[in-house]
Amino acid sequence: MKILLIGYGKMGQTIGALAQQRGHEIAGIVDLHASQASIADFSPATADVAVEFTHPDSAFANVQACLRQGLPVVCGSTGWLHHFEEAKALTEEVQGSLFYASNYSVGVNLFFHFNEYIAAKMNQFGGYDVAVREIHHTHKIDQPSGTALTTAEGILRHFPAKSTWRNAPAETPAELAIISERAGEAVGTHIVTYTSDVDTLELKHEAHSREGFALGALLAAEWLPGRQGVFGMKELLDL
Ligand SMILES: NC(=O)C1=CN([C@@H]2O[C@H](COP(=O)(O)OP(=O)(O)OC[C@H]3O[C@@H](n4cnc5c(N)ncnc54)[C@H](OP(=O)(O)O)[C@@H]3O)[C@@H](O)[C@H]2O)C=CC1
Ligand SMILES: O=C(O)C1=N[C@H](C(=O)O)C[C@H](O)C1
Repeated sequence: MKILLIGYGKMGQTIGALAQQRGHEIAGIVDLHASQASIADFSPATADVAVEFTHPDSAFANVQACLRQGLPVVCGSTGWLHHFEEAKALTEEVQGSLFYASNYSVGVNLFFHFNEYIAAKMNQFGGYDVAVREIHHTHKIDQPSGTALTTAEGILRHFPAKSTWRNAPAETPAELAIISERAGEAVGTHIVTYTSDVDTLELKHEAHSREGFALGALLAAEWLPGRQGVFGMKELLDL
């Protein structure tokens, strides 16, 4: 496949290297500094799919540009989901293809699955409070992480004692605390902790490198062309 890389930072470079190992061709690179190319230079004649990992402030415009160029787009940028309904509407309007995941790692998507199961069970048995913690490198721009938000949404869906989240220690029992820590080059750790008077139960995912994110994004890029609509890892992994 011919893959257009949008964003050639930590993720774009990891995805580019893995794509070539998997036999794909890099159709081009669009990046603020690493390239002069623009998304408008590409079309389905020159790229089969675009993979976008840039910045919270630029992701939506890049997704829009890909959809308008007729390019299926796999987006991994976080921190832009306030525009997601608009992105869905545009996908529908142009009969395009959009894949989004706050985290492409297969392990994290299993974590999301178990997180929802545990939340439902904890709600059934009662007696526990719950909090989310995420740890990332100090270059990370958005807070809380996209993965922590997906995790929190999964808990809120199944654990009605929590009705909202707060990116700080909870101020009321109804708030789900998301504690964000920034430390060195930490790739990405997410922990859900349930505490009762008698015990503690934790669900934890710790990424050891960016390879897992890159592999998941490429699995999505290989899967998306030929499918119309908005998709995520639940569809890809059948979770
Ligand atoms: N969904 C997932 O599985 C994962 C998501 N992410 C998310 O992906 C995003 C990128 O992460 P990461 O690669 O670590 O970040 P980096 O900062 O290392 O790379 C981002 C790159 O995008 C470039 N860029 C910024 N704005 C634009 C634009 N408008 N058009 C083209 N390129 C642009 C930056 O250029 P410059 O440096 O010159 O500004 C930089 O080269 C973040 O939102 C992060 O949260 C990260 C890992 C996994
Ligand atoms: O910025 C990162 O690095 C990461 N961002 C994603 C997020 O916000 O959840 C995924 C991963 O944790 C790494």
